[in-house]
Amino acid sequence: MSWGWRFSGWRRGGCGGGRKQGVWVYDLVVIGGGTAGLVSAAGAASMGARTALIERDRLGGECLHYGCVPTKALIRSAKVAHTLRRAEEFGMKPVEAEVDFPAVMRRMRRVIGEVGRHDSPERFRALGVELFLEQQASFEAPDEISVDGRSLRARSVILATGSHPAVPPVTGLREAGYITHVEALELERLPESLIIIGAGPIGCEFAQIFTRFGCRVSLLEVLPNPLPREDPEISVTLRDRLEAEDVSFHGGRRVIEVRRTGSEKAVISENDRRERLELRAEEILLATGQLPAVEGLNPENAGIELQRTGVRVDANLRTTAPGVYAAGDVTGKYLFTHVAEYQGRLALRNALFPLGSRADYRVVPRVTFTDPEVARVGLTEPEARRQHDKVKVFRYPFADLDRAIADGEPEGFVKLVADRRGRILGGHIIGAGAGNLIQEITLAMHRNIPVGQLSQTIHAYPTLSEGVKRAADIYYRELLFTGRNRRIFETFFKLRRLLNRYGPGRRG
Ligand SMILES: Cc1cc2nc3c(=O)[nH]c(=O)nc-3n(C[C@H](O)[C@H](O)[C@H](O)COP(=O)(O)OP(=O)(O)OC[C@H]3O[C@@H](n4cnc5c(N)ncnc54)[C@H](O)[C@@H]3O)c2cc1C
Ligand SMILES: NC(=O)c1ccc[n+]([C@@H]2O[C@H](COP(=O)([O-])OP(=O)(O)OC[C@H]3O[C@@H](n4cnc5c(N)ncnc54)[C@H](O)[C@@H]3O)[C@@H](O)[C@H]2O)c1
Repeated sequence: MSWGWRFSGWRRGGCGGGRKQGVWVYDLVVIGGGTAGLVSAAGAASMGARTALIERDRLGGECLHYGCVPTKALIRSAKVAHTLRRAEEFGMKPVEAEVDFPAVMRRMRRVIGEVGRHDSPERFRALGVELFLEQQASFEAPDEISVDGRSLRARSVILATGSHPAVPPVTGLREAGYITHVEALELERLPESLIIIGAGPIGCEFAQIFTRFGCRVSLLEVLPNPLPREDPEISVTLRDRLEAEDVSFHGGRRVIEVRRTGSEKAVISENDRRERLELRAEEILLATGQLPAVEGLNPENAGIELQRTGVRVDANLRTTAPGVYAAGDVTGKYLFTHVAEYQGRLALRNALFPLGSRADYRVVPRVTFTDPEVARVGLTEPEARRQHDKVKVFRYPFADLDRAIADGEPEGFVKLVADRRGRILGGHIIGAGAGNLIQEITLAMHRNIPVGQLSQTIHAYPTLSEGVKRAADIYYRELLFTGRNRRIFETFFKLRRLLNRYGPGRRG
């Protein structure tokens, strides 16, 4: 059977009776081979801890197989199609961009294969991790995990089982049928029309991908604008852009019923005034959030408490069960790969060593890979105004940025939110390359670098990164060229002119 089984010669309890073949002792057992689980298992094994990793599917988890990687590959193909259609703008003869959907999906699978080399079983075995692949784990006790008829005893356990799509309780939805991002990434034929329910990151990214491939897309959201967790100005700008690309966006609409009508599916929604709208399409894509993946785990056997959005953890990522930690989407905190990685490292440190470290989520960047990209770190303007006095906001439009103009990408803006002393409270960018640009603001916030220092830093010309500097420059312009400082400067220059005219150093 498993490689790890043959090599783990440190059986403790001998061959037990019944279903179990023995009890095996580890320093750490990790459940789930996605980002959080792989990071913690690799770290533990590299330090010499006896480590087992149980994964019911394939290593790599959602990000590699059904999330970040395949969607970013599709986004790239969609962007190529979009750029080809703009050929004339850049001085080319018009091009007919016909999408070969099966070829696009083949490229996507190739990309998964290439990226997946980092997550190969061989690599983890070479590090010394004992793998239990295609095996479902479940708790018998906080320190005892059952897998494939065996009991693994562990000093510590890290639960990293991820999340799965939430299905809202809508009349007729199950009967009519729907797809989630998982099935969308397995489609062999492009649907002619699609209704996407939920305009969070999944809904928005897929809406643009499918529209650019030539599918007629309607996007329904219960809140007024797409990406409702972003700064409101950003959400409105994205809505306008999606609509300009022929995504039919319907905000402020709750889905109340779904039914089949011949070969199509009908989605009926209501707004606040209870006005109904019926939309029809070939397929429905559900993108209404994710819930923790805990099915079959028997968390109650270990005393692990669950909340609706995730496994309950404290600031040290300890669950309510002794010795059991949780990391990644299953905690329901911030459902991003980079947070899963951060939590995986932290859970590992706290699981193996004394003096636990606390998670710090004050500076967590997030990027939605629409075109233009949407990036955020820290507080939105309304959040900052609720929590601080005299909040200042500095904006710089891409339309005034030389590089964005040259690239033909003049849409969007950089927005910095700071307190009255210039401490950065939040950064928001919608525009080309926003995902890379946000990192400068992230570092500034992480290291408490005030907005004025971003302005004083030399940025290469002509780059999009100047957008961040230009927004920060406005801080100095306001500081130096308005109010009391402006009056002090005026007085200084007046005095100097007087001195020049009458004083000893008079010229001319
Ligand atoms: C369409 C989409 C696009 C996304 N794009 C981005 C993006 O661009 N950037 C970003 O930062 N984030 C993105 N995300 C979010 C990101 O994918 C997740 O936050 C990340 O994958 C979470 O990692 P994880 O390790 O917590 O969980 P997962 O990657 O889900 O791993 C959990 C693993 O546990 C296994 N498992 C579950 N239960 C058991 C069990 N009982 N026994 C054994 N194994 C079990 C599962 O099979 C799975 O492999 C996207 C998500 C989606 C859906
Ligand atoms: N680029 C990225 O980093 C990226 C990309 C995709 C997904 N993700 C992660 O995956 C997670 C899941 O993404 P998501 O977009 O499904 O979740 P989400 O929770 O961010 O968005 C779901 C949206 O659906 C809406 N909604 C919920 N029920 C509805 C209903 N009945 N009718 C209409 N609208 C409804 C919500 O108001 C919300 O805006 C996110 O938390 C995100 O962190 C990240």
